[in-house]
Parts: sequence; structure tokens; C-alpha cells
Amino acid sequence: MADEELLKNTKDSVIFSDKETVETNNLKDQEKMGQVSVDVNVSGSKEALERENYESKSKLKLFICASGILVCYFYYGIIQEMITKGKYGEGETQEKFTYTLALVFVQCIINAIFARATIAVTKPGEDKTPIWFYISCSLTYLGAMLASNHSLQHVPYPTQVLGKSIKPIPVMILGVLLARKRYPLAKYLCVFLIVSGVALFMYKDKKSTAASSDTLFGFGELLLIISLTLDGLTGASQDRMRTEHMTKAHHMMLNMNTWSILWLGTSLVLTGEGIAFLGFVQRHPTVLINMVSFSVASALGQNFIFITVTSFGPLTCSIVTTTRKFFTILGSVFLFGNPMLGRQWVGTLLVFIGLGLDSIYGKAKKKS
Ligand SMILES: Nc1ncnc2c1ncn2[C@@H]1O[C@H](COP(=O)(O)OP(=O)(O)O)[C@@H](O)[C@H]1O
Repeated sequence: MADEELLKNTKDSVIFSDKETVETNNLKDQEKMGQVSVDVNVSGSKEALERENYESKSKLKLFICASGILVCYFYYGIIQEMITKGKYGEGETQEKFTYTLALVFVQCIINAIFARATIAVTKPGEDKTPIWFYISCSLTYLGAMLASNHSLQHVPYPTQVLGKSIKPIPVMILGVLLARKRYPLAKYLCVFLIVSGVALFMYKDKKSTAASSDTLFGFGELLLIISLTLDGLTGASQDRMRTEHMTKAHHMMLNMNTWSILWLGTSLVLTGEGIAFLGFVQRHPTVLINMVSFSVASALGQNFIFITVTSFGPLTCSIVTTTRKFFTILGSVFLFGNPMLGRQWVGTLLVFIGLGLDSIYGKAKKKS
């Protein structure tokens, strides 16, 4: 039901933004022709009221999506850790979970089922997005996920989180270059403030990351750069789907995951990981319970991600997912009463200033 409401709001916001542009243009035309009369006060205040109403609705929707992303991915992170770091078996026969492709495969299946069920219930209408958008977007989306997962075999976890914290930057740059997005100067400044704040907060000195490699730039870092570039390309495709084809959230979610199932299924067969994974499941069937609960968290989280992408754009989505990691760690610091370093206070301040300024000045310019 809540989802239905969100979807209805998505439609409303799309409809409203068109209406808003038309109304504003009409007013501008009248102004140019000197036809603005006493009436304007009345219709102007009605328009202002409508706009205020729309803006508060849209803020509430963003707040619900951001909270949904935070809660679902917090749980997702815990279960992911349980699956990948868990001990399977005893003594000599003990083994590790190394089936990343299979894990993402199960995740994509549940995501696709969830999206399909939501479409059946909410009936968002026909999808006119050309298929090649989904093909390329699923490849970059999968590539980004696999590259960042794989980087963990070469760099410690804090380095990976730190590296991925600059995700809004490639999403913004490639959005401008490939999807012809235009942002006010203030938006660039806000993104820079948020990203610097998160990076400053997450940064760990060499001393505290014992597992870090000696080289300043190795294969792990290269994988992180590849993952960030692919994130940027995914964002640019999503920006285009959103503005050129008005793609709906669950259509995008269903198609991107369905294509990913196809790529992953092929890889599982070709690499032999599929057979190895089935053997693992036979030996340790309880892993399936965690995998299903992990995938349900992923489907719910992605539901909010795709609503954010289609309603507010991939850049806003990447700001939400980046600050989510920051808020999760900030929450745990306060919860466990850990002391914060001076650098982390500065980082926190920068994030809040960036988010505050962004909510006031960071609106994207409307295309004429
Ligand atoms: N723009 C997007 N389109 C589709 N899925 C996304 C998008 N952004 C994030 N996701 C999904 O959310 C998951 C978590 O993203 P995020 O919190 O940004 O972490 P990271 O990208 O560092 O793994 C991704 O692995 C992906 O499945």
C-alpha cells in the first residue's frame, strides 16, 4: 500500500513538474507581453500554494526513500557480513563462502520478482524505454557491483568504503557529459562539500589499517576506479531513461535485474561457479535462509533506490546512498560512545553544511 502511494506520488511529481513548467512559461510570456494584470496576485498565490504543496510532498517522499534505503541497507550489510564471513562446517571440513556471482544472482532474482509483483499490483502503464538502455545499464550496474566486491580481495574494507564515498562525483560528471544534465554552480559546491566531508570522516590512517597494502596504487584501487566509472555510466543511462522515456521505477528495476540474471546465469555456467555453489548449498543448506533474507532486504532497498532514481535522479540517489554509509557509522559511533577525532568532527560539519545548502540551492536547472 505504501508503495502504491509512493508510486502515485511519483506520477504526481512527474505530472506536476510538466504542469509547473507550462504554468511558469505562460506567466513569463504574459509578462513579456505586458499582460500581467491584477489577476496575477490571485493565480500567483494559488500557484505558489500548489508549488509549496508539491515541494513539501516531494520532500516527504525523499525522506521516506532515504529512510527506507538506510534501514534496508543497514540490515543488508549485517546479513552480507554473516554470509561472507560466516564459518561453514567444523575442523578440517570447514570452508568459506566465496560465491559472489551466485549471491548477486539470487539477489537479482528476488529483486526481479519483487518488481514484477509491484507492477502487477500498481499497473504503472506501458514501458516505452528502448531495450538497449536496459542492456547497457544492467552491464554497467553489474560491473560496478562486481568490481567493488572484487576490490575487497586486494584492499581493506575501509579503503573500499572510502573510495566509493566519492561516487556522486563520477555520477555528476558523466551525467553532465553523457546525459547533458545541467546543474547550478551551487550544486557542484554542495556535492564537493558532502563528498569531502564523508571522505574526511571515513579516512583511516595507515596505522589503523594493518591489512593495507604497501603500494599507494595497486590492483584494488584500479578496480575501485573501474567501479566508480561504471557507477557514473549507470547514472548517465538512468538519467536519460528518466528524462527521455519517463521510465517508471519498477519497470527499470525489473528490466535491469532481468538482464543481470541473464548475464550472471551465463557466467555461473561458464565459470563453473554455479555447480560449485549448488554443492556448497547441499553441504550447508542453512546458508539459503540468510541468502533469502539478504535478498529480501536488497529488493526492498532497491525499491526505494529506483523510486529515488526515477523521481529525483541518480545524482540525488548517489548522495543518499553515500550519506547513508556516513550516518550508519556516525550512529554507531554515538551508540557505542566511541570518541570522534577532530578530523571526523570537521567531516561531519562539512556533510551537514553540504546537505543543508543542497536542500536550499541545489535544485537542477529545468531543461527549456
Ligand atoms: N543508481 C542505481 N541503480 C541501481 N541500483 C543501485 C543504484 N545505486 C545503488 N544501487 C544498488 O544499491 C547497492 C548499494 O549501493 P551503495 O550503497 O551506493 O553502495 P556501493 O555502490 O558502494 O556498493 C548497489 O550494490 C546496487 O545494487
